[in-house]
Amino acid sequence: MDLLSEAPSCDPEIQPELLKIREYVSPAYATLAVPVDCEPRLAADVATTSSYRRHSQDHQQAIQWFGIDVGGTLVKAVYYETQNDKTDPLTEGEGVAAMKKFIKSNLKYGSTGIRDQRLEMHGQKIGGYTGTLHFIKFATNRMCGFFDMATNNGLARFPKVVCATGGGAFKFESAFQERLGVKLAKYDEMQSLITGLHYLCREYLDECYYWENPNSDQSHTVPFQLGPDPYPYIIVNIGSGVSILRVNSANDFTRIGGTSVGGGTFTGLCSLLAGVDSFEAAITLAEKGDSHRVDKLVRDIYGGDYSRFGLGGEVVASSILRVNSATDFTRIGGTSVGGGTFTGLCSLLAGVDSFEAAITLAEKGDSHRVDKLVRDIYGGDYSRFGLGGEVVASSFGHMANVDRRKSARPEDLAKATLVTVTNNIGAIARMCASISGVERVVFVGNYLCGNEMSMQMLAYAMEYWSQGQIKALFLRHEGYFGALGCLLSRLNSSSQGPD
Ligand SMILES: Nc1ncnc2c1ncn2[C@@H]1O[C@H](COP(=O)(O)OP(=O)(O)OP(=O)(O)O)[C@@H](O)[C@H]1O
Ligand SMILES: CC(C)(CO)[C@@H](O)C(=O)NCCC(=O)O
Repeated sequence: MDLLSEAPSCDPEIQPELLKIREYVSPAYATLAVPVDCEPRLAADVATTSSYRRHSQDHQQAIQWFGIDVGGTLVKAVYYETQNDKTDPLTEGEGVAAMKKFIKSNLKYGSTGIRDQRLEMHGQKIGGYTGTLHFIKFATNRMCGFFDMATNNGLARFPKVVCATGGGAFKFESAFQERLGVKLAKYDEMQSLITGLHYLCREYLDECYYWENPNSDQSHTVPFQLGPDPYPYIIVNIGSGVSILRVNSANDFTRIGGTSVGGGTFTGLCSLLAGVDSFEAAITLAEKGDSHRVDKLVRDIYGGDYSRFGLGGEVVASSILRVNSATDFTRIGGTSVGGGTFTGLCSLLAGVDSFEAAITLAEKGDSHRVDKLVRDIYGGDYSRFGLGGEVVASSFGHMANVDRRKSARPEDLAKATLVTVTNNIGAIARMCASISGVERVVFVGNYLCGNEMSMQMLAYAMEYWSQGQIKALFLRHEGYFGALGCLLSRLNSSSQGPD
């Protein structure tokens, strides 16, 4: 039976169906990460010492065999199959047996679930146990199917507490409780990511690698040992959206940036533009494609390279300059997702044929029908890193879903395209500003012409992400500075001839 695909999507407002579960207590496994709801600062309901203790106990009781990361697109589950089953009274009972049998007798679960057998790790010693780590994933929009499957297979009788991370640990918390009688011991997703990464890099010799001769016929991977002291380093976590972390030590890290143009954007846009219905289909199709037929390259604009800034064959859409004086400036960054991307995508998606028409259409649209917000993943804010529920987590992230796709109107697509492009520029501008230690960011270019939506978004984003430190500035002559500048140079120069 196609259990995980029975329900197309699952919101936490599910029929309460509290199941009787076996009383169950297990030693703490999760000493590796700090449970988020044990931090009084982070959760309103752990304000008192007694409730803090209650939550700590929940974590003590958390099942040692499961870690689940309920992301915006995919649920990732790690199952630790211990070898000590016979001597450990905690692992006995029909719930455990049913769970083990179900997991191990399948490589596929429903239409989206798989067990990644190639990643299995044997002989892992964790918390006094030895066992095998199994890796499983399925689509987050099959959560309803998962609850049904757990119920139908007797898994709901076990366990009492499960370790969980990702936005879905918050969003689906009450559904876990009501459907399965399972309490979630919640852990911060970034801390869990770092903890898991360090464990795997230590335990699995081939975990970390790099590409030698990328983009050539001789390309191949080479193992790389991160070593015991890799700090500081940066993690770019490309999920539905993208988070960028600076890791100073195992427990000291900051989220230095992120962008809503991520994996969800890729699948969402491909679904809309090329009619595919999965990430794999999108990748397979992309492998056969030639993006030069779609993207505008530097050479399409320059007829060759823009050598002064080392720009070869990429698309130029926007540049970010650090201006030290009228004649001293460096190009510190840029992105190919710019004004041209907005018009190009709107033409493809919404059938408009000009920038103005795209803006007019976008003004009437509602991008929330298209983009996946933080609250769509978390059910609210992700407060630890100041990500409010209204922040876009994954541009076009809803568009991988067929029903959402059908209900998105052209104006919504236009608005979402505008938000995507603007968010991406804002995220990169902010990072460039903080890297180079400047507080004033001047936005220019005709993408902003008559485009108050983008200007306001940029202004808000700069202020929001920098806690008021970075100021977004705009100019009335939006796109005319270059033309005026070269004229002035000519008029002011002694020689009147062009270079
Ligand atoms: N089988 C798959 N089904 C759907 N998406 C996939 C699949 N395999 C890879 N992807 C890609 O991976 C992305 C999800 O990655 P990941 O599981 O790391 O993120 P997430 O945890 O769901 O999202 P977030 O961290 O933003 O909440 C998808 O948006 C898609 O681009
Ligand atoms: C919201 C999360 C953290 C959920 O994992 C992720 O999707 C993300 O980092 N999105 C990008 C948000 C931004 O920085 O614009």
